[in-house]
Amino acid sequence: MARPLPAMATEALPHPPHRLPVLGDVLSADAARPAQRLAELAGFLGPIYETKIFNRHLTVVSGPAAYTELGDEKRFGKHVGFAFAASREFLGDALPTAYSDEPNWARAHNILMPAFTLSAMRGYHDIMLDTVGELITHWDALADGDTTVDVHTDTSKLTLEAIGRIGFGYHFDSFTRSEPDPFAVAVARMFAYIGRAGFRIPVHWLENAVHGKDIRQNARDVDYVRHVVDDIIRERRGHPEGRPDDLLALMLSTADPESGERLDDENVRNQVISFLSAGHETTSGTLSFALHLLATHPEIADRARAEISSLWPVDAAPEPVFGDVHKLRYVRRIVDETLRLWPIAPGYFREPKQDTTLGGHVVRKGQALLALTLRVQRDPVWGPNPLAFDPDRFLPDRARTRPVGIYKPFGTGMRSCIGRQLALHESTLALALILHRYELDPVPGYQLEVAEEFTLKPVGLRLGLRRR
Ligand code: HEM
Repeated sequence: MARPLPAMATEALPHPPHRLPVLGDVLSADAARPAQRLAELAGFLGPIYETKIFNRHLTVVSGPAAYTELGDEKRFGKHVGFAFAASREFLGDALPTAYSDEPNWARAHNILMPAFTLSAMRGYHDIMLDTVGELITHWDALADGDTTVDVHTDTSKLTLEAIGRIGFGYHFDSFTRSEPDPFAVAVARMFAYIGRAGFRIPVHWLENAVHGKDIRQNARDVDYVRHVVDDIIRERRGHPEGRPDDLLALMLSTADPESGERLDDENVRNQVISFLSAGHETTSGTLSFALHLLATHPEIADRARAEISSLWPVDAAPEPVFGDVHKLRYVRRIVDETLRLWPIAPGYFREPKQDTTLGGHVVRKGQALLALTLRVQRDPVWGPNPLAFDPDRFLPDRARTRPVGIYKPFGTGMRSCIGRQLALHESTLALALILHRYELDPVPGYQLEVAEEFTLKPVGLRLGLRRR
């Protein structure tokens, strides 16, 4: 269960105009693009402001100094609220939704950390190559004609395949099935439901009356997803010999080196489901935004191709080895810069461990604070033209001139993203192989529109592809 709502600050902070009794700031909110709206509001409400919807208060931190302060792990920690608290109903104390003091958080973190180090990526490299190969086979059939490809649908298939295989040896066969795997459909719908959790009505009967259909569909999805994953776990337990080397095998066979405790089957199931979400839409969003930015900045795409050709000649089929990915320095800067402009997780929640101050304002123990990455990573502190796509911002010499602590697309501290290396390896490899194979043609007149369902994603993004 989620813990009760935290105490509120006593000090008045700026808040959006037109606040209503009971409903709060609904007139200023945007349920379809909540983080983008909060970032716009920061433009005139300043670096720290407060917003509330019904009885849920949120302090929004969008100035670089206060955002950096939130990274102080002695005074602030992760806040499990809003969609994270709502997700506990389905995910319990899995890594993303656990309270930091729950025993299963440290247990799972200690067991899983070795599977997410930079060197552990060596073990997943071939799976990633296979899945990118499947995407390219699919795109080859659509290239060089009048057809365009549906970028985000296909990058989502790619990353779902990768995390399904790396996580628990499951093939969704996304690129070969005519209809999507019902498990993939249920997982996607379930996480879209969780993404809307921040806007649930806190009065039970009213929420049921308004969103009843959605709630019942979600209950069916949760049952189905759990059932599939439980079957996979049972099957593995029944046949421990010949186990593949994936995250599920690690969770079933390893004890926490610190406590000696193991994860129980319910927790393992919840971890598997949360990896499917955390490891899928995040990386696919990164790839989709990167492809949009590259298609609209052909000079940057060409510079990346020059780097890629030095490893894999244009006229031969590439055979990328693990070590190649670290040589793709410019492609990696493209990934970093994409995550700066479009941090797929547009913010993360923090809370004071004790009453303290933040940017000179009093904040109370447990109070919900949103570190608004989307706004901070576009602040003038990034230098001239902070909205321009300029991968060379991440050249070491230029990075050294900026304050530390203002670039956190993977969150902060001990609750930051465990899958960071996996996401970076997969994104760099996939982008390099795509740029090696195709010229990218934007659809004339396309204007980027960004939707939010927990994470950011481009709407209606299509590209024409020409084989090189
Ligand atoms: C570009 C891709 C990704 C981005 C931008 C991203 C971003 C984040 C952020 C901001 C957090 C912190 C959330 C918080 O503080 O509440 C987080 C946590 C987490 N991420 Fe990622 N993530 C990405 C990819 C992945 C992948 C590929 C996986 C797994 C395979 C993954 C698994 C997790 C998990 C399990 C947590 C919770 C860690 C904990 O609390 O101990 N993420 N991620």
